[in-house]
Amino acid sequence: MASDSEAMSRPANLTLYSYCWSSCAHRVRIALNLKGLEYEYKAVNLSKGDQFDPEFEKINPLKFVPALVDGDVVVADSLAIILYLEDKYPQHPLLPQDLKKKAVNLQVASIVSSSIQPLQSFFARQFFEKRISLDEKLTWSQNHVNKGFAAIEKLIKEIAGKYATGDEVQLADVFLAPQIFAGVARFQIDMSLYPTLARLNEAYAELPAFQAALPHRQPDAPSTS
Ligand SMILES: N[C@@H](CCC(=O)N[C@@H](CS)C(=O)NCC(=O)O)C(=O)O
Repeated sequence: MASDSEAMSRPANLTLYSYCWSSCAHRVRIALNLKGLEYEYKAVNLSKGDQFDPEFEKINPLKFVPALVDGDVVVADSLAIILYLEDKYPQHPLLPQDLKKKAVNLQVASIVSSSIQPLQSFFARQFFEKRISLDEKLTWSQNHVNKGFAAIEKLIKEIAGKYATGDEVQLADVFLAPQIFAGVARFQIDMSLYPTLARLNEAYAELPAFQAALPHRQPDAPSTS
């Protein structure tokens, strides 16, 4: 049987189940790019209901993207996937040694994935579809995104450097970039209310790992022609 270090030195055999517009999959795409890991992209079209396909359900019983297959390891949920990648592929570490900074990184990731995204998710918006008006739906999403962004702005404004918790791109950045993208593109969030986050967003736009993870750069993005 191969030891963990032998397994780590082999080229990765990764498949990512993703949807171009999914902010949760977007986080994993950034992490994979930062770690320089190539992967096969398998599109799960959420608007067509591909997540309910029994074959996909075998990969993720919760019927959500993202899910990652790495050889015989199958992991779903963006935070679990990224922490798995962090252990297995330590290049470009996403969690700092400094415990205070590490805690802030985990807190930001958790705020985005537990206290913002689920409340403005595809699933929540579909549930509201015929129950409340379009304006009410937008206000609901905006309230939750604004609440989360206001908290994160306060949490990081004193410790931010070029990126959220210093001058290295870390876990907080991997979670923030897709949420800010969705906040602006889908929910018309006024980023001038959050000067630190707005500045970080400009810094992310310069990074190839972040650029390549953008929704319109994915194989399942609608063609613009
Ligand atoms: N906590 C999960 C949430 C996953 C999630 O909500 N995925 C959404 C796309 S961002 C999804 O697949 N929705 C499908 C549906 O609502 O039917 C994660 O971070 O991966």
